Amino acid sequence: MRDLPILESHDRPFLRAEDLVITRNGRRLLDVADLALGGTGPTLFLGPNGAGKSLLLRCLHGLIVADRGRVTQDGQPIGAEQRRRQAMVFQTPVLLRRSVAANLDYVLKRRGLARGARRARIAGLLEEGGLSGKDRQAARSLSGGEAQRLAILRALACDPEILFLDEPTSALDPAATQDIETMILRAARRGTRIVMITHDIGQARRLAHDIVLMQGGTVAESGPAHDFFDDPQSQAGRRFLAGGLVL
Ligand SMILES: Nc1ncnc2c1ncn2[C@@H]1O[C@H](COP(=O)(O)OP(=O)(O)OP(=O)(O)O)[C@@H](O)[C@H]1O
Repeated sequence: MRDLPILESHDRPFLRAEDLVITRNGRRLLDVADLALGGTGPTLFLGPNGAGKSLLLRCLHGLIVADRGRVTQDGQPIGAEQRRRQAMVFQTPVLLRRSVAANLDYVLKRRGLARGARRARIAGLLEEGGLSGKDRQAARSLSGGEAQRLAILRALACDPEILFLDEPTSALDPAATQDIETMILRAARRGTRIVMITHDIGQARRLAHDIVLMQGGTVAESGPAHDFFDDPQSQAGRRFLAGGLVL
């Protein structure tokens, strides 16, 4: 994302996790001392299976409350007001058993938009997601790539300040992945903060402004993506980029 402003050290974090701990059955699943996300471009979470990426993302979105510690958005604890300003897209799109347009209409109606405004917004969203002409199709009959595009459109329909994405392209082919990446970059350029998990290092190179590398429930390394890819500071980072096993 070379056309986005570079993260400056004085950028105020929009999200912060402090002293975050989750323990289950005597096992510490998450242990994050202090992680501040403040970049203007996408932040990509990397790390092996079970590293705690999804748990941390869910804590940042307020879906899970940690046993200890706190998460703040713009300095405020994550509550209903903060969650209204966030949206999340999962690996498997969760769509209503309704038409494509009705899936979008549902969230716009909940936001209180009048019928005419909803119709115009839906047309704009469908065009943005390359789904014009599919408005009456049953959402659950869409292809995997189309369904994920609709899930992202539905998340963007609420104009979230932060969009969380948990491996949104892991089940998609390269062409469908490229479509999703284009949508993500467009949203980022419009100012939506993107916080996303991927296992695809190539994707992280294409999208990331900042990287968070997780290992064993902790943050092994975080910072600007170009620093991470050029000269990783942690042993986990060096091994990860060299294609070695990071457990
Ligand atoms: N509710 C739960 N109860 C017990 N253990 C859990 C629970 N949720 C997650 N875990 C464990 O926490 C660890 C971290 O899980 P998490 O899903 O965050 O990993 P991840 O980095 O997202 O992995 P992946 O890349 O495979 O999605 C795993 O060992 C998982 O089994």
